[in-house]
Amino acid sequence: MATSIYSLNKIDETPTTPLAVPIPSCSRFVIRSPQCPACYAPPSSVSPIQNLALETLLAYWGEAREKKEQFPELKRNTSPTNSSSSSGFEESEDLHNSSSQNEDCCIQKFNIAILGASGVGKSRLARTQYLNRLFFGTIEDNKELSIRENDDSRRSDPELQAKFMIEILDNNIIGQDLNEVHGVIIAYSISDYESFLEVEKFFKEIKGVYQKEVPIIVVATKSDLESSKRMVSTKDGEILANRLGCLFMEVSAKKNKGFYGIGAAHRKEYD
Ligand SMILES: Nc1nc2c(ncn2[C@@H]2O[C@H](COP(=O)(O)OP(=O)(O)OP(=O)(O)O)[C@@H](O)[C@H]2O)c(=O)[nH]1
Repeated sequence: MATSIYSLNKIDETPTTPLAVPIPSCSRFVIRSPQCPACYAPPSSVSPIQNLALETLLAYWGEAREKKEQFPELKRNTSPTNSSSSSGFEESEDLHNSSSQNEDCCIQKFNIAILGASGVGKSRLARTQYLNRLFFGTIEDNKELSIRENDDSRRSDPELQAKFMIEILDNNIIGQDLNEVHGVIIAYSISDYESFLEVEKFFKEIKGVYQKEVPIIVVATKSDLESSKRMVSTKDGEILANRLGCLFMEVSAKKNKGFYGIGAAHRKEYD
């Protein structure tokens, strides 16, 4: 399994207790806010640029936080590692700590796991996020986002004014590490039917085995491929995601394109 280095700092971790599902290596990629040590750009105060799964996860997270502010008891009921809120989101102690530690600059820690069969483009997807100024957006990005219309995910814009410190776990890590994850992307390739069949397996591992409640997005990758190579239709992807209660997106990391699909069941938690 390939592991890409697309961040500024890489922390290799050896878990102290065995994972429920043993994974050979466990690498974590970290972008350290508040300043890019390479280009000295400030951290982004907006979500990532459009069309990528991470933006949707951040928007969801923003909505969940908003709910918790309206209902403070949800905050009190949140325990560090294994309780879940009624909104389907879970806050870890890490998140609280990072929030308070970074109160001055409003940086929230947000851990994202990208799961999926080998070769579906997980690393490419994550790397694209980085290269697309996900972590270090500009004022121009902000303007661009604010004029977008008819995009449901933008409803929580004000919540996204908080800055995020993002960690992307790109190693199919399921188990102990999932407790630290605030959002999951399950990816499959439109040109690989086997990878499509594996989506449900990953979903069940997350939901069933670990009883973990996190926002999950099903992402179909490589949408730029010509139609003769497509083995999974957009409709099938949408149907699966809807059945699992997840948002659905079809994206091309190569072309940085995509669209938001349906995800009605998942959204009901907030409406
Ligand atoms: N056409 C096209 N190819 C892609 C896209 N994303 C990834 N690929 C290609 O798919 C192959 C696998 O991409 P990776 O990002 O290494 O896939 P992975 O899921 O991380 O693979 P593992 O590390 O084995 O788990 C590479 O050859 C990529 O160039 C895309 O959006 N479009």
